[in-house]
Amino acid sequence: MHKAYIALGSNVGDRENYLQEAMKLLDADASIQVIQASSIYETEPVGFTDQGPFLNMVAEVETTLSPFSLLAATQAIERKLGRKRLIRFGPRTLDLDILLFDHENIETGELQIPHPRMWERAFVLVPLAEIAPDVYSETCKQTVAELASAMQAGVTWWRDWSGVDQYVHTES
Ligand SMILES: Nc1ncnc2c1ncn2[C@@H]1O[C@H](COP(=O)(O)OP(=O)(O)OP(=O)(O)O)[C@@H](O)[C@H]1O
Ligand SMILES: Nc1nc2c(c(=O)[nH]1)N=C(CO)CN2
Repeated sequence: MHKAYIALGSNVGDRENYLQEAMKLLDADASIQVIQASSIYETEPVGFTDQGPFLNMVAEVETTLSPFSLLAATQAIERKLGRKRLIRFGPRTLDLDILLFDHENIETGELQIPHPRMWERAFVLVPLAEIAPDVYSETCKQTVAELASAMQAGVTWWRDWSGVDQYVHTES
């Protein structure tokens, strides 16, 4: 069994519903189990700034899939939920990024893990710090909690993830 962290983002349409539906579809995949999810945060757009605010969250999953098969699964969910993206870093109904996969380092055109931009993104690190504060960045030589505490600007707690009881598998 592998452990992965997936970042979810949406800034078009019913943003919360896209996150909820994506979480449902992730958990509905027989090879993926949602273990934990962060709260949802409202975040100022980074990169291409002339677009609406995002909702972002991070989920921890367990999976029997390989990293590339997990990417195929997350891309299928993006397609199913009607993702359309015309501008790089621009508006999207749903974006799913694989942040970490066990302790793997992958550097291909199709897939890079750890996600190459995650350590500089408050919209990733703040939610990730809620569920994985002790994860250590070999790139930054700091934990996620340390990185996130220095990087709160533009990220506002929005609400708990309301699917928490339905989709998160607990030990009991
Ligand atoms: N860790 C990863 N998770 C998801 N996609 C990845 C990852 N590494 C590489 N990719 C590749 O990135 C490609 C483009 O991703 P996408 O369109 O989501 O970029 P973006 O959301 O505009 O930018 P960003 O990757 O900075 O969030 C995907 O087709 C995928 O093959
Ligand atoms: N706040 C915020 N900004 C972004 C986001 C995102 O999810 N949240 N995703 C991007 C994709 O590259 C670019 N900019």
